[in-house]
Amino acid sequence: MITDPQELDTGVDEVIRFEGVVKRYGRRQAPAVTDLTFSVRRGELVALVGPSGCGKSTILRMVNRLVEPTAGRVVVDGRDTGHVDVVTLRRGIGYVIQAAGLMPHRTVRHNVGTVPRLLGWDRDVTARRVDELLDLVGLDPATYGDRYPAQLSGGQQQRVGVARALAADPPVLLMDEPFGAVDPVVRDRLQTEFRRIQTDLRKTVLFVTHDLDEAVRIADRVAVFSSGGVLEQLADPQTLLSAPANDTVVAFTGSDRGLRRLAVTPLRAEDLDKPLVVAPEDGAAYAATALDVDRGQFAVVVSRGEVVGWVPRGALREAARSGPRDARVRDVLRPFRATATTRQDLRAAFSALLAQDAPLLPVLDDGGYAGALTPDVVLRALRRETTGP
Ligand SMILES: Nc1ncnc2c1ncn2[C@@H]1O[C@H](COP(=O)(O)OP(=O)(O)OP(=O)(O)O)[C@@H](O)[C@H]1O
Repeated sequence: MITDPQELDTGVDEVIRFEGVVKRYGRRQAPAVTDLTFSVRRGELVALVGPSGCGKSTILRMVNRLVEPTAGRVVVDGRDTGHVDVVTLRRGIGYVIQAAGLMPHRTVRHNVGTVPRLLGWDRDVTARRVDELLDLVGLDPATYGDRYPAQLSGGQQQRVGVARALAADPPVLLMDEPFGAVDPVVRDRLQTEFRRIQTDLRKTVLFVTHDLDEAVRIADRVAVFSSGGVLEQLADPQTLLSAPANDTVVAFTGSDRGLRRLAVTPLRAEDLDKPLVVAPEDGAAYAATALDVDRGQFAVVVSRGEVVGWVPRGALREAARSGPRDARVRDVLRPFRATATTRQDLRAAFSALLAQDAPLLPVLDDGGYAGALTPDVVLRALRRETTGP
């Protein structure tokens, strides 16, 4: 076994590199992976997607040598993995699988501390690290630390699986459908939590999923494969959804990829509508005239810097015509039930708009009113992302 592998000249930014990798499980079988070349940069999360059986897990497992390539090589941190001692290699690579793979007769704490113990860490250091990780994945160590896997929900088991993979602080994480076995609500929560963790830790991650929405939500880049492990496109989520490379990717991303793009398009202050702003104490007649001049259909009502609601032009006109002489904006004011912020993606903001009974939604930027979200804004933002800045 070669323990002093030759260093390969890779860019510092490439942590995992596949070079002309082929995998055949049997001589007669068609290749599971065909001449694959691509790399994952430091701190990057690349999601592998594609139809069932297209070779995603095989590709992942060649990184930690659970599967050996038939030809080509996989380079991790500048070293040809074929020349690295398997135990040493796996120490630097966390591995999370769908069923969480926990030891059933060991407590949560024991499961999470497995790798640090194998590495000979001090008991106290390991104990502290384990509790810190349980906190990180949102499990209270006092409540869950001494439970057995069977005493946890599926989502909680998967969190323990993630904590265990992170325990020895490996620079590389391999995740094979890590959130696959839970219901959509828990899955959504796990994705959000994992994204938060990844923003802080910046691990180099290869992430297998059959769920394209999950991929575009959490990945920096998405690799789409077709049968035989053929790489069809490797691109950031925006590009993948707005400029699919070929018909295979078009078919895989689906006719509703325009809708999927909502989730990966940020809401920006410059895209927002700026309807007329009035105050609650303004006269209804004045506001109606101002809206006529502005050619707007509605005005946003702001009081002392805070958005308090909106008024449609028709209601102002009506109040000015048939209401009391001193009718004010506040007499026809309609409150908003929700607000959005510029940190949200278009999908979250648009769904808040759809959930309330108003044609616009106020958007806040660092706490202050930044403008209004309307269906037009959504279209504008999507077009901007397609045509570039
Ligand atoms: N140990 C094995 N022996 C023989 N063939 C295998 C083995 N493991 C996988 N295969 C075959 O290799 C191909 C790729 O399998 P792989 O599990 O990598 O695909 P996948 O994209 O991860 O699939 P899924 O999304 O269904 O999990 C499949 O045709 C599969 O049947």
